[in-house]
Amino acid sequence: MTEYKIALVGFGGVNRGFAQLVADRNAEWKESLGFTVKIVGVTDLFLGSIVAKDGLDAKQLVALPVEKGAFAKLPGGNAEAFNETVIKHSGADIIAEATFTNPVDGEPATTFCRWALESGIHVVTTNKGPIALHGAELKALARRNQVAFEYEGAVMSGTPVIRLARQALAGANVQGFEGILNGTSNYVLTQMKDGLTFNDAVAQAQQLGYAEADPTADVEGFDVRLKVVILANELLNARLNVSDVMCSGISNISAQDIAQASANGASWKLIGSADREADGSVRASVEARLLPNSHPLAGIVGATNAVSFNTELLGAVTVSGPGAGRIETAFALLSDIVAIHTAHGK
Ligand SMILES: NC(=O)c1ccc[n+]([C@@H]2O[C@H](COP(=O)([O-])OP(=O)(O)OC[C@H]3O[C@@H](n4cnc5c(N)ncnc54)[C@H](O)[C@@H]3O)[C@@H](O)[C@H]2O)c1
Ligand SMILES: N[C@@H](CCO)C(=O)O
Repeated sequence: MTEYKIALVGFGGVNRGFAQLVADRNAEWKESLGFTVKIVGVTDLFLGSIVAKDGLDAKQLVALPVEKGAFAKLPGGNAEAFNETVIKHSGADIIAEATFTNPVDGEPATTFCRWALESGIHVVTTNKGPIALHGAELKALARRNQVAFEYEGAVMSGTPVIRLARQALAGANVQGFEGILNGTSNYVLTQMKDGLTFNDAVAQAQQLGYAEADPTADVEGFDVRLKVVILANELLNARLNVSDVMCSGISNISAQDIAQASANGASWKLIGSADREADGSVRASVEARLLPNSHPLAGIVGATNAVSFNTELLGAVTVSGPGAGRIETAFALLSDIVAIHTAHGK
């Protein structure tokens, strides 16, 4: 029986959700997936860090209060976040990286991924920054070190999109896609339709664990722009940089705009899209669009996301499911570990 030793980098909503899954489901995974998971280290800028090569009690980790330096309360814990030590020296086979997404330079998460990959440690991450901004470099680093770099949760949380399109649609010739790729902004638009103010809807999305550390990234389209770059580079073999993608958000859509759209049988949605042009180049954008209610994406509400792939052989293939959420995104980390087990497991 394989036991994966995992170190968690960042212990906010997603990695705490993952610890919750470990606490609740390790025994089930032994039967259904053929492996178990042992958490050997955790590090978080706010909470501190802890390493235990024999394994930490996942239930105890989940119950840790969200207080500055809280890891110092546990035997062997420290109020300081020794990120490099936890990544390189906790004995982990896999690093689960879930610190905040930095849409400008992908740091410090990209450095965390580099440290792990260079040390021959697999990386699973839900962080969009390293992939959108440094994906080619990190994938090459992983190949050179014969380890995996998996990031299913970076687009549409736990809903399988990247691996599904890469593997199950291989040969169908994806020519483009359009989608609702941000849970927070879709939640906000939905709540505003039901009468909530923009600010109250954003606050709710934060409370529910959907929003980025800085929710400006959600409502101004920056988060979707990263996801569009990831999908376009992954599935259309594009070499897009973030600056290649025209980007606007939903903050200028008023309650009146939403009510008027509703009265006209239409809905505002934040749409990320990319298309292959006749000359082979890829053009991508992020913008709020007014969709008639007959459009397949118009009925996608709340934090649900959906993406429609335009394929040469099948026409449109649409996937919808959770686009954000702590446990939903923690599931993406599990799906990455399953992929590692399939490719590298004994
Ligand atoms: N929450 C979701 O629904 C969701 C969905 C998909 C992807 N993501 C991505 O997953 C990642 C984690 O999301 P989350 O909701 O858990 O965020 P979060 O803000 O709840 O947690 C991030 C944690 O990282 C820690 N951190 C920040 N800088 C650090 C550093 N330098 N070193 C160590 N720790 C550091 C913070 O203290 C915080 O506890 C983000 O990149 C986010 O974009 C989140
Ligand atoms: N803040 C993001 C998390 C998922 O990437 C969203 O709301 O979609």
